[in-house]
Amino acid sequence: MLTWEHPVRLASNTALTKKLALITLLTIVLCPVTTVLSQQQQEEVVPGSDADCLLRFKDTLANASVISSWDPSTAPCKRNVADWFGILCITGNVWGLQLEGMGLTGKLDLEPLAPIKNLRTLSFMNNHFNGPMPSVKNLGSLKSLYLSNNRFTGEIPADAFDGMHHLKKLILANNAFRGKIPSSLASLPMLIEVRLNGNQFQGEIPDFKQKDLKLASFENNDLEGPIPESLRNMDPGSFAGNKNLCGPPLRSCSAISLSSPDPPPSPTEKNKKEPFFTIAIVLIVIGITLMIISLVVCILHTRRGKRLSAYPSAGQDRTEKYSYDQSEEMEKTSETVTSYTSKRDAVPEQGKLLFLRDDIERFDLQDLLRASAEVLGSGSFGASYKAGINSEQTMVVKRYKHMNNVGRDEFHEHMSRLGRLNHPNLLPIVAYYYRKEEKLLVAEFMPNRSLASHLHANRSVDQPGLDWPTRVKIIQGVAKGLGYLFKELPTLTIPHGHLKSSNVVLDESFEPFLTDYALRPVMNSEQSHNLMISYKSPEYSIKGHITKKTDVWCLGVLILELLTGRFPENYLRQGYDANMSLVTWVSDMVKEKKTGDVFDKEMTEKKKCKAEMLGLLKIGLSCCEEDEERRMEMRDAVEKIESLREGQKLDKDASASTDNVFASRLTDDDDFGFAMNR
Ligand SMILES: Nc1ncnc2c1ncn2[C@@H]1O[C@H](COP(=O)(O)OP(=O)(O)OP(=O)(O)O)[C@@H](O)[C@H]1O
Repeated sequence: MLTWEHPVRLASNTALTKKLALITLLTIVLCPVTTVLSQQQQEEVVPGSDADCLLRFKDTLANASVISSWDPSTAPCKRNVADWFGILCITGNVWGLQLEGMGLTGKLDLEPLAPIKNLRTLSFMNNHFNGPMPSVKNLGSLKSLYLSNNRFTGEIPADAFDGMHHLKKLILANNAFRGKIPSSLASLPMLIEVRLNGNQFQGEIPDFKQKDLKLASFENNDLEGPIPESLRNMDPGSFAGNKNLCGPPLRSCSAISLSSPDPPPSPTEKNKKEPFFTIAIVLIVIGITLMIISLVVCILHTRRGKRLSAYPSAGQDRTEKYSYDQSEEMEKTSETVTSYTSKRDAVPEQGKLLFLRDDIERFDLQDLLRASAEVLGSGSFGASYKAGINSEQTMVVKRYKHMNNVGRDEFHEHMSRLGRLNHPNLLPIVAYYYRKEEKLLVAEFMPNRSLASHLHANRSVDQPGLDWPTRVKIIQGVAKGLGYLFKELPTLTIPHGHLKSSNVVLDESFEPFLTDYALRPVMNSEQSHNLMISYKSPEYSIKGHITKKTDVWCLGVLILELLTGRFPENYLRQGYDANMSLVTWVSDMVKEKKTGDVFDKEMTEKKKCKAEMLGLLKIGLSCCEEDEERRMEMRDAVEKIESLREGQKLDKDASASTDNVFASRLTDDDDFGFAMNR
């Protein structure tokens, strides 16, 4: 038997040697043919087209082979769907590139992309690019640029961002840039977020003039001098790790010059000054300690009396969570908890529970460990536990496997991004815990558990199934939550990514909340391919890609599940099997004019709602078009689902509807007869 330990025997195996020789020969013979072919194909690309620009950009990459799907014989975008990996498309045009965490190396040259006129966003985060900051001045329509977590070095010219009138977000964090912060940045008219943390920028921070600048991170650089007045309202954490920065919100500049080591004192002067400094420092330390102790005592006292409001109910505004509260900042110094809200996103210490919300009473890891716990279930990504912290706080802690590939900073950054989301139908992540090998996400426990439990499991024989009005309310909430995710996270390839009925949880009044959303960027890609529901879609099984329309597919399946009460068997297997698909069963039933048999027998209060039920069934099937081109857009689906409220109006004209949006698996509208057999 051949083993790796016996290379000599391997070489002497004549049959194998012949095979290897044959392969080598075939490679030598075929290579020129494929090269000629690809040259011919390349010649078909229209010079100056988006495809041409992208291919020229690809040629500049040191390890271009990692983007093998950029095939000159196909177009990068088919309408809104990208055929090339990492390309973001809108109305058939390229509007962004998202090549993150792909091990790309060498220098980054963005010049070839300059002619792409709709280019709005570029993300090359988490690669190994090195060399200087690429020139971006010619990308005038760019709105966001993400270059964080690479190995860029050197100074950035002062005028590097001149003329970038549309740039809103610039993320250069965690590279090795040095020299002055380019002054052109400070006058970009639209800038709302700039992250320069984790570099070696020197000198003073320029005076950022933008009124709308919401987030600026300068921590962990070599910056010095006074913080410009325009940035004084920022969180102190944004300036941490720069020894010589001073002025509000940090200590005053006079304090710095007091403790400044130069000019070096003469030995006699030094002897005179030493006792004075020692006493002064001791007094300052005692003063600060007393202040901290009294503030902490004060905070704990007020908090104990304060009744917890876990999080606002549907519709209630949650924006106050971002207001900066000094007492919270003091609490941060306690060993037990750390805040990590949008205004406080210096990378926190490891091993603590990090809170993303300020409107929740704090607890720590020990509280979670001590709490009475119940296993809620063990999903594909790990187990979830219900933990009763006290009589008013019941949390769900999900312990995630398969999240070990992203770096610490990247994980924190993504969590803070999720912490900024705020919608009545998204279950907020309250806190999280990061260790390299372990991630915990904490959310509030929802008393009515999941939609899946109501449709498939949780019911005793005499308990009625969910009635129709409740099902409508649930799907409308789900649609609104998805619409919000699509709006807020446009750069994610797939904003939810794991939509299924166990990831829709219900509060006391059956208001739905989406969970496990937008986690794809921090999941290990290998496991997400195997476990996330989006990867069980036809486009992934057939073409090997997922897009925003994949979330639409998942919404469609969820709608059919809600209407039929049937569990989508396909979820239990890898990939997509049309024969096992709930979608195929429903569309076959409709075509056979047995539509009435499709609806869940356990559904109550459905008699007067024929039109709404049919309307939703149509939307569901339109979301489940195998062909993404014909599949409904998310915004259309959301709009149509919201309009289900006008149920009785729809009732009249449902069967007469010939709306094009429903170009679906149904051959014609007559197939859609509603023959209620019961
Ligand atoms: N905040 C919550 N409130 C109430 N029940 C919850 C909450 N979060 C999760 N659950 C329920 O706990 C169970 C286990 O959830 P978990 O997220 O671990 O697995 P899953 O959703 O079944 O699968 P996956 O890991 O693929 O997401 C599910 O039935 C889920 O609906």
